[in-house]
Amino acid sequence: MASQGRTDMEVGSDGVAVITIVNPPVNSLSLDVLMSLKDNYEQALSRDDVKAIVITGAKGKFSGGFDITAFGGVQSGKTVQPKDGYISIDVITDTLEAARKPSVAAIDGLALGGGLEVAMACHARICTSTAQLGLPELQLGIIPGFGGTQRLPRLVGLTKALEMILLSKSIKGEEAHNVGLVDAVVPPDELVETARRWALEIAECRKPWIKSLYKTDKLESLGDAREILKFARAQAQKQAANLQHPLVCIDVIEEGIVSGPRAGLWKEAQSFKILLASDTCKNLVHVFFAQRATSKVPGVTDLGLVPRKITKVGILGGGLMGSGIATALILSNYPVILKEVNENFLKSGMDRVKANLQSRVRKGKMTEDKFERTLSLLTGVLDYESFRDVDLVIEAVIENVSLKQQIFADLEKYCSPNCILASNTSTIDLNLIGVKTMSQDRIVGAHFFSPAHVMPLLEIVRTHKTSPQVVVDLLDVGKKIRKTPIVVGNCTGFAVNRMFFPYTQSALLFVDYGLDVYKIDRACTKFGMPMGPFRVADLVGFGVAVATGMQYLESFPDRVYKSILMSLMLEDKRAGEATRKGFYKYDDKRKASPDPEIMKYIEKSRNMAGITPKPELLKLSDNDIVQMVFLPVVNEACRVLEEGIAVKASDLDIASIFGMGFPPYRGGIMHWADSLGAKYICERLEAWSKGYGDFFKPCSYLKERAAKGISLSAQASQAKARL
Ligand SMILES: C[C@H](O)CC(=O)SCCNC(=O)CCNC(=O)[C@H](O)C(C)(C)COP(=O)(O)OP(=O)(O)OC[C@H]1O[C@@H](n2cnc3c(N)ncnc32)[C@H](O)[C@@H]1OP(=O)(O)O
Repeated sequence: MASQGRTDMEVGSDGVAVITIVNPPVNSLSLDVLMSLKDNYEQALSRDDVKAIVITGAKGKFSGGFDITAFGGVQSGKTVQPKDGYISIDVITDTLEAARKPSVAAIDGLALGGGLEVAMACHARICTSTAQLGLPELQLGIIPGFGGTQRLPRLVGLTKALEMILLSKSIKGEEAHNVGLVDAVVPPDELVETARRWALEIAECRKPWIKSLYKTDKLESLGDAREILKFARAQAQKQAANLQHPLVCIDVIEEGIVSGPRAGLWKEAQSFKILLASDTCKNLVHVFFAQRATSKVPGVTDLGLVPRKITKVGILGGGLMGSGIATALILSNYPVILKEVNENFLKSGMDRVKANLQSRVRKGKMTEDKFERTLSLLTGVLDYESFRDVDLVIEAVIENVSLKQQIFADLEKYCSPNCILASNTSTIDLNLIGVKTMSQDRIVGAHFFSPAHVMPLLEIVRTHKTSPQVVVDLLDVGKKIRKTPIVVGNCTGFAVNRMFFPYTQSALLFVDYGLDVYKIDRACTKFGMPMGPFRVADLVGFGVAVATGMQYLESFPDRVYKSILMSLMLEDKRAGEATRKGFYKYDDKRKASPDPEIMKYIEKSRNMAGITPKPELLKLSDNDIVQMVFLPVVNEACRVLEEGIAVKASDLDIASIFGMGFPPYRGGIMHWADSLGAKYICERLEAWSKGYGDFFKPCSYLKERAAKGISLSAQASQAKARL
């Protein structure tokens, strides 16, 4: 449902009309808001008692930009749209910017997308130091459409504007002032007053009356501009070769520089309209809402529970995962107690956290001072004494059931009865972990992805005994440490690893049948994956991959393809990137290159499996290969939904994007699958299962939806949550 919203106008005795954008929660610019803004403006222009105008947003937020909830209506043609360029040219340029009375934007909180574009059409901008200003439209598959491609380069210069637009990077008040985007930074309680005075001073010609669209002093010379744009095009293609809209954006900016800003505005309006209807935009908007929906869990977050305050966190194990989790927590100001079993391990763990932070200092993301303050939040211990007042414990020791059972029994003795007891296990049944305790209601999975301080996903695993309060508490911690949480049920591999497993499995199967390792990886990266399945296996290491395979074989024996290829390589101490040799060989700089030697292992694997390569596989297109690798992933995702492990399909879209690196512009695994259709997927899997075995057999969820013509993402009313 598109929001409505309005603007309110109040005219003060000083002759300043203050127009306030009101459209909670982020004062987005719906068509209603924009029309109301235009009406208020026209009133202010015609009233004799108004000398100048201030635009601001209600409740400390200027505006989060064009109303994204309205995109769907526009795309489906259900919402009638104004004529091309109406908002950008008629309203924002010819009504606001060209007005005969000056306007000043008073910006607190957000000024994003269309919000910043309205502000840039004002004749000056005042903001607070915490204001967040940016043009993040590219993240939604569109370009700025209210003049941002023209005004931002003219206010801050081409290089800075390209950085902000192409990387969707917003900036805070001080930086905005330094680069020339705003004219002054003031405390929040002086914001509107300063803007009023400023607007009057412009009216009285005591301050310059600047129309951003016609500024030229910040623009580089045409020659320099062309070089900068050429570089930007190359970068954009390197980052995401499948995406068109960044290149369109650069073309639009260039048009303004070469043919003048008005021509730029026209090209912007036309391109905006085309991009808004694109699949990329639809997919990225889907991802935007899917990401926000992950923290809405029926039966948990709709109970009115308030998250309890977590003041101190205990972490068990300072290995790669434990130290990464500790880093993530202290970075968000949580005091952390890190426990290890001996001085040596403890020192290594503490050093790892230190190194994680130091790397941020080296990259200029953290000052030395902040480094010291952050590190001071970490305390290393060897016993449980200081666990008595922690509110949350995250266990991150090796995957050993009896060790974990002992740890949880100990925790129950030492920690307060309200303390949340979380495990970072990636596979072990949580019920098993808590079997020696009476605390099953506060036992939960907090499954981070490595490196935990970098990867954005947090899988929150609840058993049927975990209390909703504990899930709400963990969702809150997840938000505070800036992770995207998905709440899932308890099973081997949970949601993300269960979906990830068939990715490598099908690739291994097709290699046994004759497909080339590197061809598979190339097809996957061309599709948009950061790495193909074999490069990922090298990164994870064959030891872990083979051990995980065993667990899956135990849990899902009916559908595991028993490849021995990695075990054969392991026998020769060829274990992936860590040993410099896996499916690829690695040089001193860890650069991967194909290694013809792997053929001997592949041939051995085929012989041992008694498989004769199928020549028809050699003729497959990249698209066929991608489907062969991903349709088994879709099949498993359907099982995960059918079993109630995931609550909704869009959660799996987010899990695939943040956990597996599935390209967001394809909307996530289930959204992409629906673009192919359940019937098509089912038929392909059926055909492969005849040729290559049960691994491909479509599950009942998929078969049923294919038969009934229901999309895979549609909410399953019959799905019984197994939680
Ligand atoms: C023509 C123009 O050039 C085109 C545009 O302007 S396109 C829009 C450009 N703007 C954006 O891309 C901003 C998108 N929004 C965001 O990045 C973030 O929501 C934010 C930084 C504004 C706020 O983040 P945060 O405080 O974490 O809150 P978040 O949960 O994301 O959002 C709060 C609510 O506002 C909604 N919302 C945020 N921005 C919105 C927007 N532009 N339109 C409609 N709803 C929006 C969210 O969907 C969410 O709704 P919910 O509570 O029902 O789930």
